[in-house]
Amino acid sequence: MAKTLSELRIAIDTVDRELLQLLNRRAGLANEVGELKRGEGSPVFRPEREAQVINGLQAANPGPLKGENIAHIWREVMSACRALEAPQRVAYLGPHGTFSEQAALQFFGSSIEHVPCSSIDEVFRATSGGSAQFGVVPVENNTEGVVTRSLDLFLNTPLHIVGETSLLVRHHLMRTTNSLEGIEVVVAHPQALAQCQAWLNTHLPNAERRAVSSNAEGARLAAGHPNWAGIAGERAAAEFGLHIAAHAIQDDAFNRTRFAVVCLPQTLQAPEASGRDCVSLIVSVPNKPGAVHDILVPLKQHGVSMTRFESRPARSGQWEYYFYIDLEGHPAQPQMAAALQDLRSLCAFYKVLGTYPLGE
Ligand SMILES: C=C(O[C@@H]1C=C(C(=O)O)C=C[C@H]1O)C(=O)O
Repeated sequence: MAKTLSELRIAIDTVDRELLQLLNRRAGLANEVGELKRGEGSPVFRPEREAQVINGLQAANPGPLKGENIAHIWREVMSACRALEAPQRVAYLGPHGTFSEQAALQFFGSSIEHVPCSSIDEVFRATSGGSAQFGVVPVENNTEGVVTRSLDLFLNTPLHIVGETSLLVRHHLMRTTNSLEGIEVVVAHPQALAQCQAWLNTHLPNAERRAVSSNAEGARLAAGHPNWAGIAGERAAAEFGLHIAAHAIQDDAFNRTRFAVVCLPQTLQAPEASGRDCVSLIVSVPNKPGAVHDILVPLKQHGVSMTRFESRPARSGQWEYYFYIDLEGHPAQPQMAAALQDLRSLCAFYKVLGTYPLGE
């Protein structure tokens, strides 16, 4: 006979008590790991290990929970366990409510110390100066392209990339009321204004578009001006007590932004291989015919796939460029090591930005 509601709830309570015991047993083990690490002075956060834990559990998952549920649940479990070893301070483009904050929480889980910063430059400064152990910066949006400021800062920073994560970015128009009447100014980060330009052209063609340092800052300003509207994520509306006057106004329904997680090499060395890894490089080539073609040859020869190729002006006044290249694999693999060695010999400038597990 089918169980009654109260019988099912009693069964759930029993399982929850078992989970509680098991989770605390896990936390106790993480605490012991923390003591070992303190003894040998090794880093608390090990992204490759966390990636392996999640990949392993997803592969072993019999359901009915979905793989993405498993990732979310264990991200939080590991975040809480990691915080018992030592809480990690994470810098991102603030204030509270930004997509950068959401990306930081998605990557590290919620058991972190928040270091909200007023600009991308400030995130790099806070992380390289030590007031944060890690920084989270946007690098690329699938509709607007690269976040040029982040790429330019990567060039001279002592920080390296140790992880990545990407977010589905839904922009909402928010203000003190829920109507579109009487909006004179739309305030948001230039990337958000660009990602919503078709919607704005159609629905608010006469409103002035004003760029500010973050979408959350735009939402904060909109809360103080009844004729202004901000464009930001749901968290910002809740944070500043605003109504959503129009939902998901981004021009591309699958608008995604990719974020890089950075730190000083002394905080965390390049993560070991997780099985699904990426190497990010910045290179420049001598200004001669065929030089860009030449750097692709070792990749083909050693069977390494390139997942990204961007260029940025070198600002030398010579029409020279830096190339930002992502390769799939890990330098511990012989074919990757050989490809990198050959590539390096062809470059006028060569910097490994980071080796890290591929993100969500
Ligand atoms: C427990 C460890 O420390 C941290 C916490 C982890 C976890 O909770 O599984 C995994 C990796 C580390 O970021 C470990 O290194 O194994």
